[in-house]
Formats: sequence, structure tokens, C-alpha cells
Amino acid sequence: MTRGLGGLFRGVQSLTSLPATRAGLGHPSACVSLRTMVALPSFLSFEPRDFSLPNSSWSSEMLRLYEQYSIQCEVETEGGENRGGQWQRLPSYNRSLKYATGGNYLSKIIQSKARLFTRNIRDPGAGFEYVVFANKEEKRCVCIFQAGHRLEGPPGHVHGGATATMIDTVTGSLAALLSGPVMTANLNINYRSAIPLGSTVLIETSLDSEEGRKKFISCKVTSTDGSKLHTEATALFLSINISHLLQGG
Ligand SMILES: CCCCC/C=C\C/C=C\C/C=C\C/C=C\CCCC(=O)SCCNC(=O)CCNC(=O)[C@H](O)C(C)(C)COP(=O)(O)OP(=O)(O)OC[C@H]1O[C@@H](n2cnc3c(N)ncnc32)[C@H](O)[C@@H]1OP(=O)(O)O
Repeated sequence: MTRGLGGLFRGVQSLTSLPATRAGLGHPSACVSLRTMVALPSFLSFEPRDFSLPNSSWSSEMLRLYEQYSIQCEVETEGGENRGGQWQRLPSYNRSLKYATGGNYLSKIIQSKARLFTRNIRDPGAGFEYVVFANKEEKRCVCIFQAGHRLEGPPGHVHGGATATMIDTVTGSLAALLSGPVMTANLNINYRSAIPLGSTVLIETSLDSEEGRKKFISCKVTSTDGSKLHTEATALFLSINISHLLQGG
């Protein structure tokens, strides 16, 4: 083990708190215009695929919102400083810890076949299509989520477990962005109206309060114009030392 746990923490934090370029990952810009986002097909690229970039399955509403938040994102100057917008797009990989840390030092918890739950359906548009934008100053995140046909629960609508997964992901991203490695301790969800399969929704989350290692976060899932409330949730995250996972979680 040539790199200690301190390095791992920095790696995980860099994944969650920096644009792709600074973390040395993925697409060369955390916020790109649709005109410049054309990337090599994944089979021609040695870089891990950033799943939060637009693909051919994204609806026009998803693309519109992506563009709306992208133009409010910070840009990195040539000197390596961040300037500009208050938002940052969080890159998203299917093997987050591996790509965040170099991957060789966590053989106990990184299994070669393990993939992030929300990013293990490669067929564009079939599963969880989403992108998370974070506003660290305001301690909130917005996720644009398009639910694919493999997420069906009630006929024609999204499975409640899939919605819960997305809520956990977005609230967890905010908690991790603010304080590094975290585990969900508690998640309370009220389902108010079903989400039609294929539709695009907004998942908005913000920090309510914090107390030592605890972060209390709330979340709302709405239609993109805000007129329909689909789901409300609150979550509690606890900061952990990564050795917690090595000891069996
Ligand atoms: C996953 C970590 C890796 C790093 C992640 C970061 C970045 C990764 C990068 C990209 C990923 C992108 C996005 C994130 C995506 C998904 C997020 C998914 C997250 C999950 O899907 S994660 C799986 C489900 N999650 C579990 O599998 C947890 C199982 N569980 C435990 O691992 C322990 O249970 C733990 C650690 C939670 C606490 O254990 P502990 O020993 O550290 O702390 P302890 O028990 O002493 O409690 C200390 C104080 O918290 C209070 N407290 C505790 N639990 C409470 C509860 N439920 N309700 C109310 N209060 C509670 C106590 O009452 C006490 O309060 P007080 O101090 O005031 O007395």
C-alpha cells in the first residue's frame, strides 16, 4: 500500500468537490456547452465514461435544463483557478471509488465486477439518466432525472425504490460534497404523486442542519416546472472514516 488513507480521503473528496479536469477525470470541462460536448465513443477512449454528460436518449427538456445549469457553472481559468458561476456539475462514473483513488488500494471493498447501482445499465435511456449540479455556497444540489423504461413499478410509472435510490444519491452527493465520505443513516420518504416513466423531473435537495458528524438534508422531487410535487424526503447522513467500510460497514 503505497498511499495512505489520507490520500484516499483526498481522492474521494476531489471526486465530489472538483470539476472533472481538476480531478483528472472524464470530460475536460465540468460545464460544457452542448456544442462542445462531442466526445470520442467510449470504445476508442481510455478515459472512464462520465455518465452525467448528455447522450442521445436525453429528452429536449433534459437538455434544456442541462444547458440552463451548465451556463451557471464555474469555469477553470488557464491558471487553474475557478471563476464564475456558483454551480458545478458533478461528474459520475460507474466505479466511483476506483476512479477517485487509483483503485489499487481498496481491494477489500472494490470488487472487479462491482458497479455503482445507478450507473450499471449502459443502454442509453433505459435506466437512470441523470446529472447533478451542486451549489456548495448555498449547500444545495439540483438533479435533472429522466426515468427509463427499466425502472417501472406501477404500470407506466417509476418504481418507488428507484425514486428512493435517486433521492439517496442526490442527498448523499450533497452530504459527501460538504463533508467527504458519508453513509445514509436514515431516509424518510413520502410519495405524493407517481412519476410517469420516461418523464424528466427535478430533484432538489438542501442542507437543513448539521450537528457534529450528522448532516440533516431535505429533498423534493417535482415536475420540471415545479407545478407537481411527486415526492418529499428527509435524510440523515453520518460522516465516516473509510476504515468503517474496511471493517465491514
Ligand atoms: C459510501 C462511502 C464512500 C464515500 C462516499 C463518497 C463519495 C463517493 C463518490 C460518489 C458517489 C456519489 C453519490 C453517492 C451515491 C450514493 C449514496 C448512497 C449512500 C448509501 O446508500 S449508504 C448505504 C446505506 N447505509 C448503510 O448501510 C449504513 C449502515 N449503518 C452504519 O454503517 C452505521 O450505523 C452508521 C455509519 C450510519 C453510524 O454508525 P457509527 O458507529 O458511525 O455511529 P453511531 O451509531 O455511534 O451514531 C453516531 C450518532 O448518530 C446517531 N445515529 C446513528 N444512526 C442513526 C439513525 N439511523 N437515525 C438517527 N440517528 C442515528 C446516533 O444516535 C449518534 O448520535 P449521538 O452522537 O447524538 O448520540
